Amino acid sequence: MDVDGANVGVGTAGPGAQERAAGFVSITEPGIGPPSQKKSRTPFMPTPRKRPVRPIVPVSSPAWTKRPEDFHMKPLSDSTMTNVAGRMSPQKTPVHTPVAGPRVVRAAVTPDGPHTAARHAKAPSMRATRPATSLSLSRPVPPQPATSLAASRTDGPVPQERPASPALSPMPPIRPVDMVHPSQAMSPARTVRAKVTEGIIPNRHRNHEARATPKPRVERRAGSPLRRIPRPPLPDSRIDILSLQHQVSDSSFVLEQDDTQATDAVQVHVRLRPTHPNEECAWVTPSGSASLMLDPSISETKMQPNLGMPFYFDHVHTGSSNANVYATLARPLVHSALHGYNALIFAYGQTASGKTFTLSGDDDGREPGMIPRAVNDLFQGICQGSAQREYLIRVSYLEIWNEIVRDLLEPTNQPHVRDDRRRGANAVLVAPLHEEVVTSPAGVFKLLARGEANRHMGATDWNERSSRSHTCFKITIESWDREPSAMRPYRVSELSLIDLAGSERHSTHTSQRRTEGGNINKSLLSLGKVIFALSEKNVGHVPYRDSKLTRILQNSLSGRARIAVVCTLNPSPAMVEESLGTLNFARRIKHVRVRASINEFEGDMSALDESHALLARYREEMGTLRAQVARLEAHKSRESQPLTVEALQSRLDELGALILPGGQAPPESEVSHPISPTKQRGFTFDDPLPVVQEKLHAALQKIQRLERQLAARLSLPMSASNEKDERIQYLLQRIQELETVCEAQTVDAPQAIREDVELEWLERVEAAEAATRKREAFLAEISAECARLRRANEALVRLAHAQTSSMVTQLAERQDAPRAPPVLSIFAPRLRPATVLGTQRAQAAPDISIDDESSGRLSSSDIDDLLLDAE
Ligand SMILES: Nc1ncnc2c1ncn2[C@@H]1O[C@H](COP(=O)(O)OP(=O)(O)OP(=O)(O)O)[C@@H](O)[C@H]1O
Repeated sequence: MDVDGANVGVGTAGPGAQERAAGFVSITEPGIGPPSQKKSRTPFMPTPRKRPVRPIVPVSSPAWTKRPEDFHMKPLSDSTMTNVAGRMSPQKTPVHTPVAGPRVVRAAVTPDGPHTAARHAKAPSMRATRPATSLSLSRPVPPQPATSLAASRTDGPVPQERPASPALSPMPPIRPVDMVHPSQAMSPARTVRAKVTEGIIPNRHRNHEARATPKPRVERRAGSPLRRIPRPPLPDSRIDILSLQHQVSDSSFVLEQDDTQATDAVQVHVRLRPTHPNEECAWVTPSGSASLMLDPSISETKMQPNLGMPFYFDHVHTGSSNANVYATLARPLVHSALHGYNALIFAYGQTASGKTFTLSGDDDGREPGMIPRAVNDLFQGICQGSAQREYLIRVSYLEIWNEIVRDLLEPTNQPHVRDDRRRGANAVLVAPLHEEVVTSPAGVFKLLARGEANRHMGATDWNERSSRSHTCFKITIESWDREPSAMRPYRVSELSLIDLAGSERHSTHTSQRRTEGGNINKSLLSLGKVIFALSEKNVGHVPYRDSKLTRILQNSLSGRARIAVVCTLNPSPAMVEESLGTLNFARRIKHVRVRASINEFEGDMSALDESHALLARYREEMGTLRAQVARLEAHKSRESQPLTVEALQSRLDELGALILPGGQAPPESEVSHPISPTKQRGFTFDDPLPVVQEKLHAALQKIQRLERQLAARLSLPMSASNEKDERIQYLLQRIQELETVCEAQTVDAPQAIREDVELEWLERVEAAEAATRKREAFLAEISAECARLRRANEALVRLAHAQTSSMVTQLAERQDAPRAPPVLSIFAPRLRPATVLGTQRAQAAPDISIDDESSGRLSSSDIDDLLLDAE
C-alpha cells in the first residue's frame, strides 16, 4: 500500500495487489544493512499523512523481522511488541479516514524492529508499506489477516534469535493480548475525532464525547519515552493438567525389585540447549554422549590454556527430548526413593539455558519435564510394588525468592529454616510448610499448577519466562508392611526436585529484577562454595549458613541423599564464559561424596517426629476409630449414636482413602491404556540406545536358550500322539454332551423340580415346627415345676430355721428338751450342721426325692402340703 507523501516506505519487496487483497502481511526487505544499535533506539516519528488512506487492521501477532542475509521471519518478544505499540504515540500519528473495502494489515518491520523504519524511509527509492506504528489508527475489526499470519508462523521458517539479546528469545505464543487495539492506543481526543470523521457521532457532540471517553492506561518505563499498552496478565499457571497427564501417562516405568544397580556417586549430566536456525553453537560433542568441548575455532581465540580439552561427564544431552534425560538421570533416583533412599535432583545453569524446560517441561505440555515424569513413575512404582506394602505420599512446594522462603501451596505461611537435631547433625527443617497427601498423579499436577501460579516468574532480557526464584518440589514417601506386627520396618524417603534460578551477568531491567538477579547470583555463589568445600579431600567447614538455598539443601548435600544434577548450557558463543562456569560447577559436584542409606525404622516410632510418621499416625487413628465404632454399635440404644458412628466412619473412610496399597492397578480413570507386554518385560523406549541394545541382547540369548531346551525335549512317538489326540477328542465330545444335557434340564424341567423341592421342604419345615412346639411345652412344664420346687424349698428352709431356733431356745431352758418334730427329722440329713444343732440323736431320715414315694422321698403332694403349711 502506498502512502502518498508519507515518505515512510521501507522496503522494495512489499506484497503485490493480490496479496494485499488477501490480507497477507508484508515483510519488508531492507535496502541497506542493519542500522547501528544507537540509531535503532531513536524513537520513530511518523511523518503526517497528506491524504486519507484506508484504515488499517491491527495484527494479532508478534512483529516480524527479516534479515537481509536469510530472509527469515522472526517473532519479537512480548516486550518488543509492547515497545512497538508504545511507539504509536497518538500525538504523532495522523487520523485516517475510513474507506469501505477490505482492511489489510501492513506490518512493516525492519531487522531492528519497526522503529528503524523511519531511518530506512529516508532512502527515496524504497517505498512500501506503512510501518507497524500506524496500526493504532485503524478501527477495531475482526482480525482476519492475523489468521493467515498465525498460519504462516507455524508453517513458515523457524523463528530465529533476536539479535539484540545474546540469549534465546523464545517464540511468544500468538495471543489475542498482543493485538494492538485502537481504543487502547489512542487518546480520547483522537478517538472522538475518528468517530466524528466516520460519522458515528455528530460534530457538535465531540467535546462531550471526549470528556466521556476514558483515557488509555499508560505505563511509563524508567528512562523510556515509550508508552506501553496494557495487556491482560499471563495465565495463572503454565501447567495444563490434562495434557500433562496425557503426555506422561504413557510411562514405561518398570520397578526393579531391588536397588543394587543404583550408585552412590553423584550423577552429573550436561545438557546443551539446541541452537535455533542461524544461531551458532560454541560447543562440539567429540565422542559419543559423554563429553563435550569448546569449538576449536572459539577456543583458539581465547587466551586460556586447556580450553580446547574435552569435558567428561556421565552423559551429555544435546536434543530437545526430555524423555531421554529423564530416563538416564532421574529415573534411577525415583527407584531409589521408592526403595527408601532420599534423592535430590536439581538443574543448574545460567539463565535461559533450559533448567525449567528440563524439570517442568515446555509450555504446551508436549515435552513434559522430569517432575511430571517422576510423579507418574512414582505412582506406577507403587502399583507395581509389593502387595504387602502400603504407602502414603505427600508433597510440598516452596521457593526461595530474594532470600525469603515462601510456601507456594499456602502463601500465607511464613516458613523458616531451622536445625532439626532429632534427625541428625546436619538436618534442617522448614516449618511451617504446607504438605498435602496425594493419591494420584493428577492430584500432584493440580498442586503443581497451584504452586506455579504463586511462583515468581518474570520477563528478563534473556528469558521471557525467567524463574526469579529457586523452587523445591518435595515428595515424601512413607511405606510399611500392611500386616500389623510389632517390628514391621517403616520407611520414609524424600525425593526433592529443585529448579534453580539462573545466574545472570547483568540486567537492564527494573530495580526489582536487579535485586532478584543479585540475590540469585549470591545464593548460587554460596552453593558453589558449599560444593567446593564438600568436594575437597578433607572436608572442613562447610558454609551451609551462607544462604537459604544451601541451608535447604544441607540435608541432602551432607551425604544423606543420592544426587543427580543436570547442568544446562546456553550454546551461544557469547555465553561461553558462563558455560565454562557451569561446567566447572559440574566437575566439582562430581567429587562430592555421598553415603546414602535406606531410611528405615523398626518398631519404635519415637525416633521419628510426628511429621515423619504420618502413615503410622493415620493407621493408629484408624484403629482407635474402629474401636469407637464397634463400641457404639454394641450399645445401640443411645440416641446420638447413628450420627456419631456416621462421623467416625466417614473419617475412617477419609483416612483409608489416603493410604495407597501397593501392587494394585490404579483406578480406571488414571489409566488410559494397559501396559504393553514389551514394557512389562522391561523394554522401555525411553531408555537410551545402549541400554535397549543390552536388553535386546539378553532377550535374544534367553530365546536361544529356550529354543535349545525345547529341541532337547523328548518328543512323543507318533502313535502316542495319535492316542492322545483321540482321547482329547473323546473328552471334548463328552463335555459337549454333558453340557447339552445340563442345558436341557435347566430349560425343560425347572417347574417340576421346583414343586418337588418345595414339597419336600414343606414337610421338613412342618416336622421341625412340631418338634419345636413339643420341646417348648416340655420346657414350660419343667420351668413351672422348678418354680414350685424353689418356693417349697424356700418354705422348708424358713420352717427349719424357725424350728431350729425354737429348739435351741428350749434346750437352753430345759435339759429334757422334746425330740425334734417330724418335719425336722425328715429334713435333718439335708440341713447344714449348724441348722441341725442338737438333733444328732434323731433317726436319720431316708433319702427322699420328688416322684419317688416308694423310696420315701418327698412326693409332689407332700410338697404341696408343705407349701400350704408354710403359707
Ligand atoms: N532442550 C531444549 N529444547 C528446546 N527448547 C529449549 C530447550 N531448553 C530450553 N529451551 C527453551 O529455551 C527457553 C528458556 O528455557 P528455560 O526457561 O527453561 O530456561 P531457564 O534456564 O529455566 O531460565 P531461567 O533461569 O531464566 O528461569 C524456553 O523457551 C525453552 O522452551
